[in-house]
Amino acid sequence: MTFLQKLRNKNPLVHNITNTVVTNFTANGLLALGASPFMTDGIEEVADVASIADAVLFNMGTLNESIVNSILIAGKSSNERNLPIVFDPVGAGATSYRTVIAQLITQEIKLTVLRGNVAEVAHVIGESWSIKGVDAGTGEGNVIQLAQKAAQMLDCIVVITGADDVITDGQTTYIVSNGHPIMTKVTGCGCLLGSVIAAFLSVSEQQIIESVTEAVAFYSIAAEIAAEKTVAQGPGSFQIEFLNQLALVTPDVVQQRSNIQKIH
Ligand SMILES: Nc1ncnc2c1ncn2[C@@H]1O[C@H](COP(=O)(O)OP(=O)(O)O)[C@@H](O)[C@H]1O
Ligand SMILES: Cc1ncsc1CCOP(=O)(O)O
Repeated sequence: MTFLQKLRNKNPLVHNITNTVVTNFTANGLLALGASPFMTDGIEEVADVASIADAVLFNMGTLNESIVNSILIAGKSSNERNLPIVFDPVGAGATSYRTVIAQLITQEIKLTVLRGNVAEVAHVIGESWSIKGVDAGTGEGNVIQLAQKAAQMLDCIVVITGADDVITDGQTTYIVSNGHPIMTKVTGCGCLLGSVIAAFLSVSEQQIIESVTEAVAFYSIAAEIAAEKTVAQGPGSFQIEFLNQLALVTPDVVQQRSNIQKIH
């Protein structure tokens, strides 16, 4: 059975502390996929949510002191319960506050996966890369080496997204070359991926990098098909069709369309 089948059988509860831009899109994306979203950041309850969640997503897209405290409290509680945790350091490097907080979170919480664009991941580990708000700018470095270095430093899986997605534990590395450029025209396509990865991790059964790679391939293939079905329309139609495809794409379609390269 694929991780996608296991996920849809389980209907995992994914706790999301995410940003105000993408909360609705993320909840709808998780529902379409076959997971159960729980979007809450209240400092009064986030520690308790860990006792009912199957996986966790922390995203610092709209950052303030209250969100930081909620992430730290939920992270501690989730670590105590050995829940899989995905962290998305949105905009790390755009301001010094974001960089400092992203680094604090990676120090205080044991992550399963760090997911970001190349600039965000670079700034989390103290490297430089041009960044424009929440988007990566053009850079010169080797993205695969950067991902491997980050995975070794943080002792977690690192996913760097872009035209090609790099997934690595610091030793084994996969490159997923599915997806479509129109994904950059819909806000939240990176953020939702973090939550989708969290849902897949809830059924990973120790095959962590394999489940993350399948999550990334599945997600990019759903986007590819949505782009084909809405060709010559625009980002609005694509966004709706992408949600449809997150529900409709089957394990067979993932197997047929996956463009995955494994490197050591
Ligand atoms: N040029 C591209 N071609 C295909 N897929 C892309 C392209 N750029 C981004 N994506 C996809 O869009 C999603 C979000 O990635 P990205 O834009 O890097 O994240 P963020 O929104 O955090 O900056 C990922 O699934 C990634 O694979
Ligand atoms: C536009 C924006 N501003 C703060 S968070 C956010 C959402 C970013 O989402 P994504 O990086 O997934 O497109």
